[in-house]
Amino acid sequence: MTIEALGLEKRFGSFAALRGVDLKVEPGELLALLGPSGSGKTTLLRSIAGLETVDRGQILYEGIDADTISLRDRRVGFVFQHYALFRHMTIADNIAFGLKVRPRRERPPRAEINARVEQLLELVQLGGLGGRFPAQLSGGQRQRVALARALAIEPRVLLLDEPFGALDARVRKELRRWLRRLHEEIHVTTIFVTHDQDEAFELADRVVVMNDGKIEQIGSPAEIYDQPATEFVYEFLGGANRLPCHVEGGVALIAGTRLTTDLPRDFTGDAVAFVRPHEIGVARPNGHIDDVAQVRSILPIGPDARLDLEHVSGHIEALVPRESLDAAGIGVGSRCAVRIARARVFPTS
Ligand SMILES: Nc1ncnc2c1ncn2[C@@H]1O[C@H](COP(=O)(O)OP(=O)(O)OP(=O)(O)O)[C@@H](O)[C@H]1O
Repeated sequence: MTIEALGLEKRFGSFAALRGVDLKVEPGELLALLGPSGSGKTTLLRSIAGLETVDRGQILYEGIDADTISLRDRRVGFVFQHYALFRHMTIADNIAFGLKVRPRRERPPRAEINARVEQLLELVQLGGLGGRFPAQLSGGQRQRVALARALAIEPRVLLLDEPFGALDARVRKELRRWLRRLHEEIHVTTIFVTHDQDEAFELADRVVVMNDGKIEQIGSPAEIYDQPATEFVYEFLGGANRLPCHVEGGVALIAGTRLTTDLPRDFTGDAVAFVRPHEIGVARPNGHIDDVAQVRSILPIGPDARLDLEHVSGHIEALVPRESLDAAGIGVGSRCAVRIARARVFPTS
């Protein structure tokens, strides 16, 4: 199902939680909403589910105004961080719940419900455990039950709010891969909230990066990583050097390297350059002073080495092949020339 959000705005008192959000989710897509705490991810998800009313804007399900569709007819499957299973019910009854509470004329016959529950237990790899109670399962298993329960109603859209947030790192990782495989099997349009970029990048077809109630960038994981659209996205992804620089006619001088930027050719002014450690090389100094840095420390990481460099423009972290250090005779305390291969430059506002 296609879902569209058009110009969504939502305030809680004087606080603006959504400040003009436009988004189109394609049928069968797995979309991650990624952003720091408080950026509006949950509010957006809840608004799409119809659990929150927006102050302005519109949500369309398959082109139809969602306000005109009852909550039940929206057929939204929702999974929260805390599994919220019914503790006094067996796993099978938990999964069947959404079907059993349907009005009599819409309720499938008992045998059909049982068959569907068995099918779902197999799907979430918990075959044979239907008779257990939630307390007899691990956290990861309970979250899979929550997902099976959400899938029981044959949702048109699945909304997941940090579904693995309460689990330890190893289980999270396993469930992430499992969810990706499950999605490939059932292909239901899915929106997934997370503040963990590894989770978003590994799972999603497209990632929506949110900040302060707005969307900063929408793209495939590779697009977001390779071409962060804003300073915020770069900072949020982490790991990049942030170097002040000066741009003259669209060309930046970054730690002694001249690089053509994406800025307009007539742009001149101060800017900030984001450079990832592996986009930096080092060489023997060759008489220039602009590019010279001192090596503070060297940390071997497999065939590479992480260098801490002290340059006049600031502290720089580089990741270079160890053999290039040996070849240039560079060690701790020595001086070297910094070479910037690639950078993304934003004007200082
Ligand atoms: N019912 C509410 N009443 C008042 N403020 C709220 C309410 N719900 C959310 N907010 C505020 O709106 C902002 C956005 O919240 P939201 O839960 O959407 O963020 P989030 O990106 O999902 O964050 P987190 O990762 O911490 O869940 C937050 O500052 C939050 O305090």
